[in-house]
Amino acid sequence: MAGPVRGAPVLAARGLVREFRGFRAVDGVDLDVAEGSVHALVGPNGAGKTTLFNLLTGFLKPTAGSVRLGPHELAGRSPEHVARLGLARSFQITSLFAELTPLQHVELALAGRTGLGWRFWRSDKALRRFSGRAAELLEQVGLDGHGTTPAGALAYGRKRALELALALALDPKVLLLDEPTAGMGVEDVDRTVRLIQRVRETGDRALTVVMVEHNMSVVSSLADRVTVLQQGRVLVEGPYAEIRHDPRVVTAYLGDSNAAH
Ligand SMILES: Nc1ncnc2c1ncn2[C@@H]1O[C@H](COP(=O)(O)OP(=O)(O)OP(=O)(O)O)[C@@H](O)[C@H]1O
Repeated sequence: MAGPVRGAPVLAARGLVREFRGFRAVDGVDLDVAEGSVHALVGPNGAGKTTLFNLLTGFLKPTAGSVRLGPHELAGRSPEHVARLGLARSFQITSLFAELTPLQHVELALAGRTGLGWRFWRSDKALRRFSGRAAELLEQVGLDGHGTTPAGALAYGRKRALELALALALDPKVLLLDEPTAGMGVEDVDRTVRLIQRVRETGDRALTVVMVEHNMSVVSSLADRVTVLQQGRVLVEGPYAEIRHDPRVVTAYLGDSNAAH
């Protein structure tokens, strides 16, 4: 295998298959994500990145194969169950409430983790118990100073930062980012790269990150390892510096406009 692997795999897929009416969007994928690493999933349009991502997070059930997070089998479990076991995703759905502030959002996310249900925490007083940790998380994503602005009034990049804080509130072992810089201008892209770097390094242990990302400069800045998919299969896997010049990768991307980003 090319390049150093930083730690034991924390997330491992074996023989993952997902068919849509007989068409194999993911076709026998093995994936090892080392603990504490940033692992990027890349590939031309239609390669199966989103489908694989959805299989890892429980949003899709595999036709065959397994996904393990430490000792836990994830395949077939609901997204909520997968999140509780320590795998959280962010950036996929804008699920913010326009009238609620970032502080309230994060307090609710922290309260939701207690398993006591949302109703229990409906009063402001009950939620205040989480305000210290919520403020810390907002600081971690660079939203200190915006804690009491209604989320609807936040700029796009800040909304994404808030979504990241909501995922971090779950205290995940592995954070999955679905195209974290999609739709962003250069400045927001740079800010998001710095944010992900910072978020990774701030906890008491290095967070493991898996991301689908089209922007190759983002991949080169962040990823320790890269898995290149093509037609539902792993084409190449290794550090960015190695895979970028691999002739199979260059051929796979020829004609794909995303490669130019
Ligand atoms: N729900 C579905 N029903 C039928 N076919 C699907 C479905 N979801 C994905 N596919 C097909 O599976 C293949 C892989 O799609 P997927 O979205 O996973 O690729 P991708 O690598 O994420 O592409 P992109 O970079 O364009 O987002 C494509 O051919 C797509 O048309």
